[in-house]
Amino acid sequence: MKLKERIIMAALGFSVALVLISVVEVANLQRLPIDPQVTKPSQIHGVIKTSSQNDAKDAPFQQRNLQKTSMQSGDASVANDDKSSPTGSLSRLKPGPSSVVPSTKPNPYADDGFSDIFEALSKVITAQAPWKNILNNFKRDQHKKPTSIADMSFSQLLPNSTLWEQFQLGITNKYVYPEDGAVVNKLLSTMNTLKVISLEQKEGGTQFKLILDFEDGGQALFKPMRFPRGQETLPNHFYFTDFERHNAEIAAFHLDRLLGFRRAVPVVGRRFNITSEIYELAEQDLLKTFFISPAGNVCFHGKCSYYCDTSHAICGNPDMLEASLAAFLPPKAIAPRKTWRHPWRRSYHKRRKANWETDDEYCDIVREVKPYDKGRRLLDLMDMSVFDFLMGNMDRHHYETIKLFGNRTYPLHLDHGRGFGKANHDETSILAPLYQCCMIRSSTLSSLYRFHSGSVPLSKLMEEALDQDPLKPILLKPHLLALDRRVGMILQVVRSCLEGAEKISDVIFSHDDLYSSGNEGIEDKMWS
Ligand SMILES: Nc1ncnc2c1ncn2[C@@H]1O[C@H](COP(=O)(O)OP(=O)(O)OP(=O)(O)O)[C@@H](O)[C@H]1O
Ligand SMILES: [Mn+2]
Repeated sequence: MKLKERIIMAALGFSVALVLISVVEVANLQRLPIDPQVTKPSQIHGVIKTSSQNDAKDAPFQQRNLQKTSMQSGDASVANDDKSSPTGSLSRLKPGPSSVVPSTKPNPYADDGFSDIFEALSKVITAQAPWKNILNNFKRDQHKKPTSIADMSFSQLLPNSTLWEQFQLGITNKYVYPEDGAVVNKLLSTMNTLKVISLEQKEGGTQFKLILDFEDGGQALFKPMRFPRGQETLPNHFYFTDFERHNAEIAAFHLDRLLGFRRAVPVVGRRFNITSEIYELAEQDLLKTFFISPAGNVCFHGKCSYYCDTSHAICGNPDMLEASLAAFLPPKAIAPRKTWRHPWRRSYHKRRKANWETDDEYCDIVREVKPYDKGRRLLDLMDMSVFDFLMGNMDRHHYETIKLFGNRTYPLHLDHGRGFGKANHDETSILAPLYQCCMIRSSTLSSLYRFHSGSVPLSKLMEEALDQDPLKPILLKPHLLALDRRVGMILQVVRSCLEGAEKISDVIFSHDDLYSSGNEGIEDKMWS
């Protein structure tokens, strides 16, 4: 080939290559998410940039696109994108273009009436009623009026007792607060409005928390907002590295109440002025961590073992910050607590699995150990598994009980900051206690059946309950709808248990004392 021809061929080849590159670029551009609902902003503090879970392979293209949005302008707080608006902190919570909660997964059990569950429930309740009466008479002491902390300690409830004393001394061996809710409702509004007079960072734990002292002597556990509501758990984050969400703490309290458990402490949302309500009261260690971000927002990071540094700061808008406030349990001097290792604890290691994940017969081991051998505790763990599955909480490593009430009392439902992280993912392994033991209280099953087949679905009941919170909306629609879908999934698990069981009464218990493994349980130091 002559030199001239060679040059022409080379030029032609180069043009073809150019055309090909352009075609690929255009194709890639078309793959960019145009639906704002599936567009994911970068990780809140810019450490890890993520794409929508479904579009992981498109990550570099999405990032390039997202870098041009206002969310990427170097703000320390992604949430502070509408400072000019007087309702900024509210409007930024609405699902907008920055929302990362994608469209909702359909409910596969929407048309299933679960009439078999209804029949099984009716049979059990009818058949077990006489037993229930006999047991009640036999164990009269246990079934009389619940025993409260006031009954057990030397602290008396008086007509002039404060609201906090009424709440704390009114905690019983059956529930944290009574059904009528008068004290709890007052407590919620008090925590939202009372002046905070001092604060300190809570020692221990992985993430930043404050203990607040109110002017009336009450105390609350403060967890700050870290995300806008639409921000989901990062796909590459484990349950143990996930940030905590203040709205999950609020939502969990209401969910526990709607399930009829009343084992969670009252939690309410509140908007704080960081400058006048936190900075002004901060002691030296905390004070040192305050700064103004490049966007002009007031930030701080405190000290803790995860995410307490400048790049993971908690920032205001410009100094307004949302937080969840949990009413304090009685001081340990009055009501010491016992910490239990959860038998279905996860491994908290990125490669290791827990025993229950590889052993389908794991429940048999648990049943041999006190206090899971008989009575309420194993049934309580079934309730907890239902509760955690509904909100997607995988972070149940330990639980606590109030020592005054002995070992045959309920586990407190504490620490739900890692719930409500993924609206369209149902983490069925959270139901392992339920599908491995195949037992559930009739009262819990009745609630679930009512949520599914009654006139008002759980999503609606939750929405109404959460509308009472000053930081509403607490949960976005996909998280509410996920509750209905998950209720159906739990009912399906119970159905499978019933199909595999000899007797309905091996699965559904109308009375805690009807459960006994048949063995005298052994003490196991590992689990207590
Ligand atoms: N309402 C409360 N009143 C008193 N103490 C509480 C309350 N809620 C939680 N605590 C105590 O504070 C500890 C830490 O709280 P929590 O578990 O919510 O925070 P955390 O940062 O998630 O901790 P961890 O990382 O250890 O799980 C709990 O183990 C509990 O003993
Ligand atoms: Mn925790």
